[in-house]
Amino acid sequence: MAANGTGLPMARKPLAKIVTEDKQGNGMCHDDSAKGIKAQTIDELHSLQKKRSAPTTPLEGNQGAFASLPDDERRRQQLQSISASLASLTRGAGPKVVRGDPAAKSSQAVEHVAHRHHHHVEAPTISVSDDSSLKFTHVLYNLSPAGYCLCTELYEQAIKYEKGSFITSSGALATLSGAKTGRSPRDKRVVMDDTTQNELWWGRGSPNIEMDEHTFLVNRERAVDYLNSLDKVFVNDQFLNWDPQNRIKVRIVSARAYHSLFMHNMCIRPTDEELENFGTPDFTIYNAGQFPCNRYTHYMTSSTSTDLNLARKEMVILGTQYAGEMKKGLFSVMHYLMPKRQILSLHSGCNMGIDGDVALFFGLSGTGKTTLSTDHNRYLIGDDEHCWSDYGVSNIEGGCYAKCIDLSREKEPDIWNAIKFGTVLENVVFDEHTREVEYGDKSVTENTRAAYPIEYIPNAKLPCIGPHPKNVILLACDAFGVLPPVSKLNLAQTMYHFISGYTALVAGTEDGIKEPTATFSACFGAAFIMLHPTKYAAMLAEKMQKHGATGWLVNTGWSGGSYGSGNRIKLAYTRRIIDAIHSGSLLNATYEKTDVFGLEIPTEIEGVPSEILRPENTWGDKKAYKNTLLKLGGLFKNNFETFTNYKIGKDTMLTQEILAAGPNF
Ligand SMILES: Nc1ncnc2c1ncn2[C@@H]1O[C@H](COP(=O)(O)OP(=O)(O)O)[C@@H](O)[C@H]1O
Ligand SMILES: C=C(OP(=O)(O)O)C(=O)O
Ligand SMILES: [Ca+2]
Ligand SMILES: [Mn+2]
Repeated sequence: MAANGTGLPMARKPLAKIVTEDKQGNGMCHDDSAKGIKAQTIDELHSLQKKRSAPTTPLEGNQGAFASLPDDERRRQQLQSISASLASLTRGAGPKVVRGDPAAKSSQAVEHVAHRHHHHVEAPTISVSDDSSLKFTHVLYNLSPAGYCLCTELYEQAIKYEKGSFITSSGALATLSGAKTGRSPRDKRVVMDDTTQNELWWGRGSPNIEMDEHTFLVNRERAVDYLNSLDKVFVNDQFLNWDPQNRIKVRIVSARAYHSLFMHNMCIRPTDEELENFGTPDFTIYNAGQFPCNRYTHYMTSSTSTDLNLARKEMVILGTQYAGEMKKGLFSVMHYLMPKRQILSLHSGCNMGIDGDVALFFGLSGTGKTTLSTDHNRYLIGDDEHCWSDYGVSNIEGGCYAKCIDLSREKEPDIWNAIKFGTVLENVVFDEHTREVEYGDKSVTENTRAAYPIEYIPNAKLPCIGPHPKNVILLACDAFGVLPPVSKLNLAQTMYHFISGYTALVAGTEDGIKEPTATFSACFGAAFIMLHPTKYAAMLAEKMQKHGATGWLVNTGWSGGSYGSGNRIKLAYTRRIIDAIHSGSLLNATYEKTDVFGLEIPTEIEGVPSEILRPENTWGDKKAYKNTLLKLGGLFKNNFETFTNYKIGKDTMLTQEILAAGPNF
């Protein structure tokens, strides 16, 4: 404290002004402070810390380029469109929508400006009978422009408001998805109306469990009311499908920064200009996942419901925060929309060699689509969802969603390195102090995941499109250990295995050794297909035939015995097998045929021990091998019975051939 030198209480007379001369270099009282801050209060000071930027505070009246009327009008329309999305259908009008975080002082300033200039969107002044229409809903809309990292603001939102959000040592955002750590296919509902009743696949084996329009609206209202009860929601306006002719505009309304960042990473990110001109979305998701559905509602069998309404172009999510529901919900929509345009939607990964040879990787969850399409020697087109049109392939998404249980830097370096700032890391366990992720830890779930923009993979092919596929690789993780590591398929076999969609997983690993369970999922994605499987199969057959693609069956599962006695085939070997497919060398190898499944297996592959190519060789107990093989063959036969009455494609020839292409014994 500066003394006044009088010894009297300082209040008595004004303090003498102390003059400090800044005599440089004389060692005396050098004042190097800056001029002095403009803030009057701590809050104001803090408000200065964060530089206001145009996109999050777009409503200011008269500054620079943003003042021009067309832009202004566009923004007003954007807010109007968001308000319309959030409208209760029964009460007619949408909420008053304001951009920005209600907790941030700057956004209150925006709100004031909005008031003065009537830039917020207000519900038409009908008589107000509910509290939610009296309040503002703050919208965090594609938070920052696409040019720079939106992640920062979403990180902050997550860390501030969402318990369980942390930054890991590599910079990823660790989150928890709550009670649900995987999809809930039994809780999927699809509105059955006059159109969908005839168009969609219903009944046994189908993933589409019916619901009526009224019940959908009940759930929609529940979700919308929940979202409107919050003081802020997140809105992502993004695209699906890199094929510009068949691009779909999607809007995701959600309550969690985690969900918004997830979809930011997973969908195609619009440029600033595309966002400004976004207009009305083609499809909207209402994600009220923190809030359950009402179990007294008709058709509900649990507190979780994911509801698709194709006529309304809407999806409602209640009672699950697993982010994969959003991406896979939209995938279902694509499985409806694309075939109408003669485009085949595929649950597959996709990559391309330097010579332009494209490979598709079909397979159920955990069979290796993401792992094997992410190949350091090839361009990544996408890891999970694609379209095959008359012009070639296109990725539906803008990001990847990798499993990361037991992830290793050595075996999967590209995925490892993609887990950095901006990546959403779901349900992983990390060291409290070092924040190093323990990828081997299954305490939360075995289905730990990383969602990152595709550009995080160094050799991503941008835009994510490519020519017609040369190889169609069907992946199966055969925990029975009887399918060969690789077999070459003829067209009928490819169709047979595509329609079967086999994999075998081992349930409940923590309870000790369990029998593998066979899973058959038509088109390697029955959970997402909307039409009868034979529709997709016929399209695949036609395209493969037309473009001369070769089919392959690759077992990424067990060798030397079933789960418990054998081991999972080394990823390094599977990669050599895939290399040989890509290079074309496997096409010209010497083949021999297997019993029961009648598969053509190569005798040699560079970098792979020859004895593992024939499963029989690797089993100590040959009798057990034969029994297991017959058992699996039987499971295939049983499963395929559902399809024996269906015609595939235009000629019955193919149907007959496909039926004959299964196991024979
Ligand atoms: N031989 C193998 N081939 C492919 N993946 C393997 C193999 N052995 C182990 N894995 C592991 O299996 C998992 C495959 O998962 P992923 O590629 O995410 O599947 P998908 O994308 O089909 O759901 C990864 O964790 C990978 O490390
Ligand atoms: C996200 C999913 O896909 P996959 O496991 O095939 O990557 C899922 O099935 O929930
Ligand atoms: Ca998938
Ligand atoms: Mn995957």
